[in-house]
Amino acid sequence: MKYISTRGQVAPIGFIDAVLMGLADDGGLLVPERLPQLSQDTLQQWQKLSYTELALEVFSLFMKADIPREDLKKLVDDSYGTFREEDVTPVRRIHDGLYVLELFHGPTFAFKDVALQFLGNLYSYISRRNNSIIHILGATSGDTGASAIEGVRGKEGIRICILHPHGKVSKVQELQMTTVDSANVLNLAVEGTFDDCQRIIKELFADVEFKHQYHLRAINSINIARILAQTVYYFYAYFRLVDQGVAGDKINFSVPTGNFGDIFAGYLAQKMGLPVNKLILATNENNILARFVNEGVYQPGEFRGTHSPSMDIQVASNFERYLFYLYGEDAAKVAALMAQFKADGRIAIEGEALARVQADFAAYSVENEACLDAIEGTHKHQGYLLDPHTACGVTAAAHLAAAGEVTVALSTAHPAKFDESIRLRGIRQTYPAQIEALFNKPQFQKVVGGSNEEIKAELLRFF
Ligand SMILES: N[C@@H](CCOP(=O)(O)O)C(=O)O
Repeated sequence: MKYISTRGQVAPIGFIDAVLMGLADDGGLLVPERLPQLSQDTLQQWQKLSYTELALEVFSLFMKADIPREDLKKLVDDSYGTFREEDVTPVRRIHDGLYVLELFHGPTFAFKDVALQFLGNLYSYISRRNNSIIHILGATSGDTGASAIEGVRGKEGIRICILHPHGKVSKVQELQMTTVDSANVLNLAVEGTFDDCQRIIKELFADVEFKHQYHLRAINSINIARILAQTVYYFYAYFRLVDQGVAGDKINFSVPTGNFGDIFAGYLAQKMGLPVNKLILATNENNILARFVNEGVYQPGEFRGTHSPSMDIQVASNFERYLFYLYGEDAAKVAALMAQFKADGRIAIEGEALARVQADFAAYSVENEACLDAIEGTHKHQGYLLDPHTACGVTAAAHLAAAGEVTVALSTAHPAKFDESIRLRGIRQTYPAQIEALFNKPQFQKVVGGSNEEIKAELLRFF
């Protein structure tokens, strides 16, 4: 399998090179040259696999040319061996028609661990195999940072620098990142929003000379490995509902969405042959993506701090990957649209293209109070505590799933990570011991203004 850029100016490359390239050198994003098409027989064979067996099969489709199967198996086993549940991502019934896919049983209690445990181990593997230096640069609105750091802390040959928006992540998210006392970890708290952090790292990655000279690598979902790893749990959830005899012909997925990576993984799974009915895109009040799906206009609005800070994002990285498929893999069209976005700050589509978007996704944006209502209501009536991001997905599903449809809402984080919001509705929860322990540890972070030059200088000191 080769990987190509959404902007068409990178010669096809193998999987390991794609992982190392991160952001494509032409400024686009890497995608598989062609998507595997799964037969009914394959889906039937996969039905009985454990999570790790399934991950190995899915990963093999995309990586087998670059990683021998026994090495890939070890990477997969090591990565998911750190999860607290044998099922890795169990599915729980909330009520008839609504299930949650719990993606938070990894080391940092967020769905990011599913891909980042793997990517951390993969970077280690590449570093050993190629004897290469890995300098990771990432941006986070809260969950990716902790998960990426956990994936590589203390690993030889690897250093990681994470930018987060100062004061705009939850307390637990901040502690998870900044209490890591490891010489290979640097936390920079940027005076700005997540969008500022993401813009800075993308501009640094786009400086190809700087990127190559300092071996900069990506852990955000601009890295195609992240997306591929996240396709697995869509298949796994579907198979579990088939086991329970509730899947019918097709199921819906409702996905809390910020950077568009998680829902894009579901979109790829569907394109590969997973029987998906609706892909429900749930945003919080930072609703650029919901406005795009419903009105055809992609234009950042005013930043809102919400109860679901990981989704406090205006410019969504993976949107470009979707445009690539929306326009029939026409890289010139994508490059023109992204140039237009850079120049005008907006993309507007209509007619047939908008109809295709609306066939691919249903979208709903959830107000702050509605998010808390969902947490309170689900806790009271079903005895299940949702985190605020998952609550957005559950709320969107309540609005967009039709009677009789079965929906899996992706549960992206453990509620303990967002206790300050949950307490607003008088709900008291007990923290898992790993989270409780964070409150007694010293923090290591540097607050920075956020100019590219300042960040560059920090990186040069650190790397
Ligand atoms: N919601 C994310 C933002 C970064 O997204 P990514 O999927 O591209 O890593 C976070 O929690 O950091």
